[in-house]
Amino acid sequence: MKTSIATVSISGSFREKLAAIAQAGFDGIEIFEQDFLASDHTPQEVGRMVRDHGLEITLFQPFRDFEGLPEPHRGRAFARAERKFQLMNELGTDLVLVCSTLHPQAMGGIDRAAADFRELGELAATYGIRVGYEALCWGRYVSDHRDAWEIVRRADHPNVGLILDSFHTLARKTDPDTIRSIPGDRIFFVQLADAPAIEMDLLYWSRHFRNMPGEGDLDVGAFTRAVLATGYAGPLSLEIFNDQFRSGLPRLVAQDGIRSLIALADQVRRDEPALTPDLPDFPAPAPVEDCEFVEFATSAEDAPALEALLASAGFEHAGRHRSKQVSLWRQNGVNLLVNAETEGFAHSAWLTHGTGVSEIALRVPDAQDSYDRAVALRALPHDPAHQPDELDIPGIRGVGGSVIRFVDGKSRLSRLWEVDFEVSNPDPAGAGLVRIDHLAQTMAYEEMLSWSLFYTTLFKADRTPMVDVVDPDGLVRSQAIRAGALRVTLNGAEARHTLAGRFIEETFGSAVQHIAFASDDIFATARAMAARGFPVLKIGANYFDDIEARFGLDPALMARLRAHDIMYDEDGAGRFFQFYSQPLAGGLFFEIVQRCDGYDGYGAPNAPFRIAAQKRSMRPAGLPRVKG
Ligand SMILES: O=C(O)c1ccc(O)c(O)c1
Ligand SMILES: [Mg+2]
Repeated sequence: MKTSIATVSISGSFREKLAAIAQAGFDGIEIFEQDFLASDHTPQEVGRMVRDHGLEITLFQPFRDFEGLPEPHRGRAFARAERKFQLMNELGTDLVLVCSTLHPQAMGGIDRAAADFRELGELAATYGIRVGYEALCWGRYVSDHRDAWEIVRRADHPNVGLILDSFHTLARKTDPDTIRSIPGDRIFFVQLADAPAIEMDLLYWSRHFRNMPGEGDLDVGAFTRAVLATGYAGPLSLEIFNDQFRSGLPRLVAQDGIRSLIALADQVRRDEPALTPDLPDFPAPAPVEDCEFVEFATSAEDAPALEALLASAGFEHAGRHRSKQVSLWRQNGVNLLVNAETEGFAHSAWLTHGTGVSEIALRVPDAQDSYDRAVALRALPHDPAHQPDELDIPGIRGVGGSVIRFVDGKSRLSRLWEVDFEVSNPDPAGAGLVRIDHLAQTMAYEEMLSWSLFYTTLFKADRTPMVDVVDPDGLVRSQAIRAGALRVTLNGAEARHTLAGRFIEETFGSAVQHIAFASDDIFATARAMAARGFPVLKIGANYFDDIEARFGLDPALMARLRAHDIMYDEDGAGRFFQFYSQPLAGGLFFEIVQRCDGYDGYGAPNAPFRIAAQKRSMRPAGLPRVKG
């Protein structure tokens, strides 16, 4: 599989773009003419820079407003094309993209356009150039790949072929299977882009909101299967016009690009086994079976505050790591580790971010398989030294440099608690917390697509539509991802003063901001935790008056909700209960939830009131609120 990416997809100077694209491992680049014009290198220098990075120029684009013109415009278009063919010879590339015309003087007619392309093919041949025709989905006469193909077919010239772009086909809801009948050798180039499902003007949508395959809502998989079914064996090239990517970190965007292409090709071969994109074999995505443990990095000074919170939530000290300063806190099936080592990864994590979640261990069907898939998708391995008699638990880097470990029930890793730990109190009674319901990871808004792509490509996972959460000081966007038993919410802060934004500043980066534990009887759990001194977050009276009216809840239930500061929600399926702790000094907090009858959300309607309550609880009493 030859991979390519358009220079428009990435921010930075031409040199920075090239470095990022080469480092991510692409084979080639599409040079967007604007990027060339903006650089002050000669065409020969640009060609040499590209080749010095081990890349090839797969395409030069776009050439606009060519076909269907009356004279004198027609003659000028040919003269303009000839200049570009000469430039392409100097750059060292042989394929140009001509996009369907928007010229005010252009005339329609398939045969007129075909005749223009046949003549252009003749001219191109004298320069050793091939011309590819792409239907822009907002084109004046040609906006559908089927019409572009008919023009190419009638032009009937070996130097004229078709260029397909998933955005233009899928944005107009054209059935991608119509591509299957096009001969693969007449398709000169294929561009891929996804986009979120938002109703808007096609041109505006295309130029600002495209994203990597798998990051949006278009069926880029079905499109790619149809393309490969034709026998097309040329580059799969990302052409992503996206405002955020234009200002993002070049390396991150390039890396997400390669991850999305690898995941896409993998999905294609699994969905249609007759198709064999040239891609090394690696394991299929698997669901997560359970969260085996969550580890907090802390220090000897900070550990008591964290352990006091754990104890108040019903966790009991249950054992110790055999060689490290790591204690196990447990109730029912939930394992939390408190790491107070003074060197190594956890210590660095604590130094950088303060007390917080540094590792998450996920139980999967096969730990080695999950690790191999993650690495094939360019996740960073995490492989610190370990004692010879300790387990070597495969790990990768996740959000904010934290670590995700993989364990399973079939290998030696299933004996984690015997081999690496001395468990003295194996089954503490606890306060009724029975599993981790979800982990909430907070990050800058610009990172959300990256991490969503990370989870949805590594695991067998679904995501729910993004929701807006109103913080008194700005908006926070929230995206839930579910991979089997693992639920993660990604919260993207758009503004610094939001609770999420402040958390990122205080912890110096993205991290788990809260852990939600599940109870099967939240009122009993709330009582048990209150008896242990759990610092519950107080919710305002106005909130309870509102839900009483909104849901028509009976007075007895309302009294219990009010007594324990438990918030309430319903969806089409069931009912949901949730309460919170006050935040620790660094901003980390706990949530306790109970899902009834298949409620599938996270209580998003309650989030603004919970956030307001948290902000009140963090403000010293009696002082006016000062921003900044
Ligand atoms: O937005 C555009 O004009 C434009 C240009 C070239 C392309 O390949 C494309 O898909 C869109
Ligand atoms: Mg395109």
